Amino acid sequence: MLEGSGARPKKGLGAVFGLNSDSRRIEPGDIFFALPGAKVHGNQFVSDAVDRGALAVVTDTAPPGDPGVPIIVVKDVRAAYARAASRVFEPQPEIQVAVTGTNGKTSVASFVRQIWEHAGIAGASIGTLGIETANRRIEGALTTPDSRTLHQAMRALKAQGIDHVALEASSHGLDQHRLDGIHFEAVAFTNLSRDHLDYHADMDEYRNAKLRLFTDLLVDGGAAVVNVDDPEHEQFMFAALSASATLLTVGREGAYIEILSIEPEGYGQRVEIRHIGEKVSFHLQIPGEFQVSNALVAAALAMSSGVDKTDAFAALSQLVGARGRLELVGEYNGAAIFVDYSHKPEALRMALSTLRPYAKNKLSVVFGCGGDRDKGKRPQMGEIASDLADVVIVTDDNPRTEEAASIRAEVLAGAKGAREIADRKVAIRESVRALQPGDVLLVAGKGHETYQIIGTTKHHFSDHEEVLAAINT
Ligand SMILES: CC(=O)N[C@H]1[C@@H](OP(=O)(O)OP(=O)(O)OC[C@H]2O[C@@H](n3ccc(=O)[nH]c3=O)[C@H](O)[C@@H]2O)O[C@H](CO)[C@@H](O)[C@@H]1O[C@H](C)C(=O)N[C@@H](C)C(=O)N[C@H](CCC(=O)O)C(=O)O
Ligand SMILES: Nc1ncnc2c1ncn2[C@@H]1O[C@H](COP(=O)(O)OP(=O)(O)OP(=O)(O)O)[C@@H](O)[C@H]1O
Ligand SMILES: N[C@H](CCC[C@H](N)C(=O)O)C(=O)O
Ligand SMILES: [Mg+2]
Repeated sequence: MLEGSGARPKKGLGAVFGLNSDSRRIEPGDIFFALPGAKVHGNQFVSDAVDRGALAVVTDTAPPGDPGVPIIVVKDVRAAYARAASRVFEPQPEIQVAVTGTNGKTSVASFVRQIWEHAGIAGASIGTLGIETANRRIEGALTTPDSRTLHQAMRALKAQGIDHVALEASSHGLDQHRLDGIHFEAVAFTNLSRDHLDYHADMDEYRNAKLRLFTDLLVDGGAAVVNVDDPEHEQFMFAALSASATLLTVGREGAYIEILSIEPEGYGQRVEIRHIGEKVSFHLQIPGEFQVSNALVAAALAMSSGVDKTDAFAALSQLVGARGRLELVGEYNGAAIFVDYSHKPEALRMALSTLRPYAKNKLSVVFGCGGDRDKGKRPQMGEIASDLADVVIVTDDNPRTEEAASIRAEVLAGAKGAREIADRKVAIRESVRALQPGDVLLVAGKGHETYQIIGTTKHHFSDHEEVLAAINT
């Protein structure tokens, strides 16, 4: 019996109903998958799972003792869990595409969904912003949801008539096999730079996790889109070729989509490209050359999923930026204020260099670094901010269980001449009030987030709301 397709059996009746990797969520009739976690091994919770009605346990090492239910030992229990979830929650949307890379995943996934919508296809994007459809967004906890949550959500999308889904594949998600069991129609790579080195041992491991999307998860004969302007593109290209994928290169050096020119037009830009020999020109109403790259990667993914090229390119001039991705939130005293999700060194560099030409006067930045995350990026981001902005204010961004003052000190160690304002609300208000005509202010790091995590408590906090409050009160 499949989960949700009828009444659950009472404990001990023997019919398998569903699955879960969290013993606390086991319901009678489920199979418990005991996963090797970052903190503990799920084997520790076998008796809890059985008490709650688990009919069997799947694990990678037999737990001690006899739990009184069958134990199935497999080599890779995370992969088994993901594959089982993809079957239990059938039917699934017919076409799935995915994007990986350090920066740009959320933007690309959102753009693919928007291109589908313009082409008359009902689609969804799943990632950092949660699950987005044409008229709804449901927030989620992870960029790449755990396999059960993901497949359950995709079955619900299918039930709403959605057969096209664009997913963000994070390095954690790929490393933890959350997407195994999916055979993507098309996959894409945006770029690779420092991130998550608190989780991955080094850049090689981080890259290898991302490469899994190309080597292990693409359907036979699927398409692999590669941004060849990124210095790290080669390994992704080789991975695509070794998987016998149709390789679609995009960028100034792209063969499938070649960027010929990008000219600023207000906060947007005029873009000229060549798509397999044919020139196309369009206006992108979003700032940042990097967004041209994201938009074209998205167009290649959309075309690989069946969108006609004329529809795909026509959609580009209608694209709107994903929330909190270099978003113009307001103006004060003749100065422009942007909110951006740059919480990694290269993203901050990109955001500041993109905004520099718009600053006729000074460029200011307010940012901090997250607690319980990669410490190595803190002085690097400090240095980038000092190098590229005229005014730097270092503040808090989700200190979590770390001492907020020590995080700021580590950022300040790289940020020559920066000012420290611990309270992010005050930092934003003072930065806005100090703006002069022709200035540009970047509030970086939180993007769409609506919280400040202090300790383990989430307090409501939104950069958008604070910027607007500073402008209007
Ligand atoms: C480090 C990490 O990625 N951890 C993820 C991982 O948890 P884990 O399996 O290591 O958990 P664990 O606490 O060691 O527990 C092991 C197992 O015992 C089970 N358990 C535990 C307690 C209990 O009473 N009973 C029980 O059965 C747990 O359910 C788990 O299966 O698997 C869980 C289920 O999929 C995730 O929720 C969890 O994400 C944590 C919360 C997290 O913060 N992850 C972040 C770092 C993350 O994944 N981020 C990426 C990238 C973000 C981006 O760049 O945009 C993302 O995709 O979001
Ligand atoms: N193609 C790109 N190249 C460089 N920087 C980018 C690119 N796309 C986005 N960025 C920067 O990275 C930030 C995050 O963008 P986005 O949310 O689209 O990426 P992401 O890969 O989903 O990130 P995350 O893993 O944090 O969710 C943006 O706010 C912007 O500063
Ligand atoms: N998914 C990322 C988001 C970080 C956003 C930033 N605001 C921070 O808290 O460091 C993470 O959890 O590492
Ligand atoms: Mg994202």
